[in-house]
Amino acid sequence: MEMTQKTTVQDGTGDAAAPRGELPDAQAVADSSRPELGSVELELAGVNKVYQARRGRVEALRDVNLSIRRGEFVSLVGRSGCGKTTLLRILSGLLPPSSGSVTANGQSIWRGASRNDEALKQVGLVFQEANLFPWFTIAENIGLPLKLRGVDRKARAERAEELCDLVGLRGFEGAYPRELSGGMRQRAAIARALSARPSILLMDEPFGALDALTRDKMNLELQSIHAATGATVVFVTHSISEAVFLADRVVLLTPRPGRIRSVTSVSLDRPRSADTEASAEFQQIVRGLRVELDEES
Ligand SMILES: Nc1ncnc2c1ncn2[C@@H]1O[C@H](COP(=O)(O)OP(=O)(O)OP(=O)(O)O)[C@@H](O)[C@H]1O
Repeated sequence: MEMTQKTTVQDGTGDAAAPRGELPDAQAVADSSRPELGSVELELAGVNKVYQARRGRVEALRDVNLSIRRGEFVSLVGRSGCGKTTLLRILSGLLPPSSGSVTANGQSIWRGASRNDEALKQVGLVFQEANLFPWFTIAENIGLPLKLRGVDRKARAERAEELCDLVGLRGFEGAYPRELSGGMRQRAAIARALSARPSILLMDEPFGALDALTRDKMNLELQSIHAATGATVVFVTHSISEAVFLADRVVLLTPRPGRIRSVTSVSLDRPRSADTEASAEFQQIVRGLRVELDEES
């Protein structure tokens, strides 16, 4: 059985995805635990980023090209400072690229240095810190994006309840962030990111501040959330094993300037479990990526 399909990128234009049919309905996705991938949802073409810092010009990204399909889970890994966060910030409308195009469902996220808020309605964000408002309850925090869109209180409360169920926070709707553990706060942050039903979820080291056991649990839960929502996920992490465990493809960036060095398809069966991590196939993929990372240092 072929476990991985690797594209090593010589010229920065690699993309290992192949069409795998249309996105099924949400129930079918939840039942299969293995979303079928749809048409291209996110596309980066010739993306460059240069920071004009006080100490001079910093070339963070060079000629990044990547197509991500609807429902796909893509992990982004690479050495510290290789540009992972920069890439995620460009995708999330927080930072304009210096050149190149970024589209979500065919709509440009950036028009020059101007952000296209319409295109970004499809995008939810989760960072390493949960950044919940301490004076709002968990349900109010989760409903905040809906409040900003003018959704009424009752509908917000219903959606918050639904999402608390999804992320394992049932019964904590009325709690305040200080009453929750770090893992629970991160679940609330994921629920908040999902509240307006974005089709794309961008996650920057969401479990980086959690202890190892909680992190493993959150990875299992994120896998279920991904299956249940059918969302397209881009997930930045320092952990190769976390990246492989979650992903359909792992994108490895070179050290600065960040270019795509390789794209590794991970076709391990889903749902994945602790047994998956113990398997020879899993360990072989992780080892291969570690070797590549070492070659980069
Ligand atoms: N605002 C900025 N001004 C100047 N340089 C920056 C700025 N932000 C990031 N950089 C530089 O760009 C490069 C990429 O940074 P980035 O934070 O994207 O890397 P990263 O891969 O996410 O790093 P880490 O894994 O340590 O979080 C780094 O060399 C960093 O110093």
